[in-house]
Parts: sequence; C-alpha cells; structure tokens
Amino acid sequence: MSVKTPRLIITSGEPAGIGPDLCISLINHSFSAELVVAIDPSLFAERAAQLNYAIKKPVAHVAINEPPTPGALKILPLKTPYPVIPGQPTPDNASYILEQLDTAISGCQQGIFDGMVTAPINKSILNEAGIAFSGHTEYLAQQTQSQQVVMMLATQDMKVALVTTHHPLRQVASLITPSLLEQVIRTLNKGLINYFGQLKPTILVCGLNPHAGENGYLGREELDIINPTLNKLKNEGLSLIGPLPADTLFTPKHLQTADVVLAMYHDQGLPVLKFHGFGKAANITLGLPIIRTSVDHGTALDLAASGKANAGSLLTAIEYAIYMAQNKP
Ligand SMILES: NC(=O)c1ccc[n+]([C@@H]2O[C@H](COP(=O)([O-])OP(=O)(O)OC[C@H]3O[C@@H](n4cnc5c(N)ncnc54)[C@H](O)[C@@H]3O)[C@@H](O)[C@H]2O)c1
Ligand SMILES: N[C@H](C(=O)O)[C@H](O)COP(=O)(O)O
Repeated sequence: MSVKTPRLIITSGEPAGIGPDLCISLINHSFSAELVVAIDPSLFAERAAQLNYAIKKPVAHVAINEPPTPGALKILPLKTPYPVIPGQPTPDNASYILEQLDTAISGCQQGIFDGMVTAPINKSILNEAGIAFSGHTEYLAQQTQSQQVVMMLATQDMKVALVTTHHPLRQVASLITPSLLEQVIRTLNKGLINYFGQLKPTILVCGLNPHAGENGYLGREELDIINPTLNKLKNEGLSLIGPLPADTLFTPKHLQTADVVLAMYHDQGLPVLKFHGFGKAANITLGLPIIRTSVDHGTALDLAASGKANAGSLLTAIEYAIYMAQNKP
C-alpha cells in the first residue's frame, strides 16, 4: 500500500568514504519524507566538524514507534568497531557496514521503514574481511530470498537496466541464458508497471556482441538466446525491441522509442548512463520485496571529508525512493 509520508532509512555506507559527508549534507534539505540515517553518532559529529558544517536543524535519534515526521532527519545509532580515518577504509569496520544493511533490510521487512537508500560501500574491503560480497544488489537479493532482481540506473530522461551485474567480463557470455534473460525482462517489466506507472513499458534490448553478432558471424548469442527469448515474450504481449547493436542503440532515434534500455552487462550500459547523468542518477533494485535505491557513484575515497563530494545522486536516490513508496501498488 502506498504511503503519503514515507520513512526511509539511509545507510551511510563505508565510514571512510563520502557516504557520511553526503548524509550530513541532508540536514539542510527538505523532503516529503522522514529520513533516518544509520550511522555512528560520533562519526556523524566528527565528520560534520571536519567539514565545518553548519548544522541548522537539530538531529534526534529515531523513535521507531512514532509516526514519521515529514522533513525530519534522524539518526539510528550504530557503532564502528575501529576508529575511522577519512580516505582509509579498513576491513576492521566491515561488520559495521553489514550491520547497516541488515538493520535496514529487516526494518523494511517489518514495515518500520518504507524503503532504504544506500550510500556507497567498497566491495573489496568486505571481501578483505572474509565476506564474499559482490554488491548491494546481490546481497539484498540473497538476504530477502528474492528469485530475480534487476539493477536499473535512472536519470531524468534515461533508464538503463542490466541482465548481468558484478561479474568478471570473462564469465558474462556464459551467464546469459534464455532463462536468466526471460526472468530479468519479466522483473523489469513488472517493476516499471508497479512503481513507475507504465501500463506497457517498452524495453529496448542490446545485443551482446559487436553489431549484435552480425548474423552469427561475430557471435551467436543473439541468434541462439536473445532473439528466441524476445520472440517468446513478445508473443505474450510484452513490448520489446531488439536486439540492436549497442553502439548505435544509445542514440536519440532509438532511445525515444523506449522506456528503458536493457544492457547485457555492467560496462555496456552504465558508462553511457553515467556519461549522460553522473551525479543526477539513482540506482534502483527491482524485484525485491522492499524498496531500495542508491547513489550512482562509489566511495570516492579521494574526496572523503574534503567538502567536495556532490550530494546530487543521493538526493535523486531519495526522491526516487519517496516516489516509489508513494506510488507502490
Ligand atoms: N553504490 C555503491 O555502493 C557503489 C557504486 C559504485 C562503486 N562503488 C565502489 O566504490 C569504490 C570506488 O569506486 P570507483 O573509484 O570506481 O568510483 P567512484 O564513484 O568512487 O569514483 C570515481 C570518480 O568519481 C568521483 N566521484 C564519485 N562520487 C562523487 C561525488 N559524489 N561527488 C564528486 N565526485 C565524485 C571520484 O572522486 C572519482 O574521481 C569501489 O570499491 C566500488 O566497488 C560502490
Ligand atoms: N554497479 C553500480 C554502479 O556502478 O553504480 C555499483 O557497483 C553499485 O552496485 P550495488 O548497488 O549493487 O552495490
């Protein structure tokens, strides 16, 4: 059921990155939602001081049994096990990062929060700590036992979704099976209908190979996997175009025919989206039982505590989460 004033939990992410900086900057913005930041309060205060941040509004700790207060910024206090040095992440704080995510997931599942918005984390630090972790998207899918999720990045006039997410390029072609492609397209189609008010979304599908395989002479995935899957789903009434060569698909002539582009792999689709709208885009996970949006950038360790981090993408991610919470079926 949709909610008028959503309560969103923001995970502040890698404590040595720009996540805390961006969360602190929220204090001077107004939203039609209550924002609860999962962060160590000492880190919040310390980073605010490092940034010379003028905190104009008081920050209260969250009282989750109360109805959301529109426009409020609250803190859900957690504790970093090790001291935080801006720009220098340590695996010793990996448990703090996972605690943020687990708290947000269970809070959303229990209905305490209407959605979660994630600030960036450094995947390699979690792996260094012995936690196999390829991304929030995969972790959220696993923790919520979701069958199929889809990563979609969205900016005002472009949406790009991915068939495969965080995998070595060497593995990508073998991961693209008819079954995966079918599930991804169904999840994407349903997500756009449920959360974005589109009655019959049109999905523009990239080929995998150069020139979409050049009739099989530059790869057979289009002929053997993509075409048959698209035909099956088109016969069911889904609006699908492609597979088209990815190099020319991202031109106005094609983009204007569709609501979303489906790219076969991470660096086929995301460089175009980020070139077009870096800092103004959000990363949305479709197919979860909860609402989750995120920033379009990473931990930017070079900018932590510098005051130079741009909060545009976090603001966009929050606006998308509010929109989705207010429009969900
Ligand atoms: N949502 C996420 O959790 C997320 C997303 C992408 C990357 N990452 C992780 O972040 C780490 C670093 O990745 P990277 O270096 O490829 O990408 P990055 O986005 O951290 O940095 C790329 C460049 O963009 C700049 N930049 C990034 N965000 C900015 C902002 N808000 N304002 C101004 N400039 C900004 C950085 O200074 C850097 O020059 C990796 O471990 C990666 O896995 C996490
Ligand atoms: N693929 C994302 C991007 O490049 O912006 C990023 O790695 C974050 O992914 P998760 O939300 O799964 O962590």
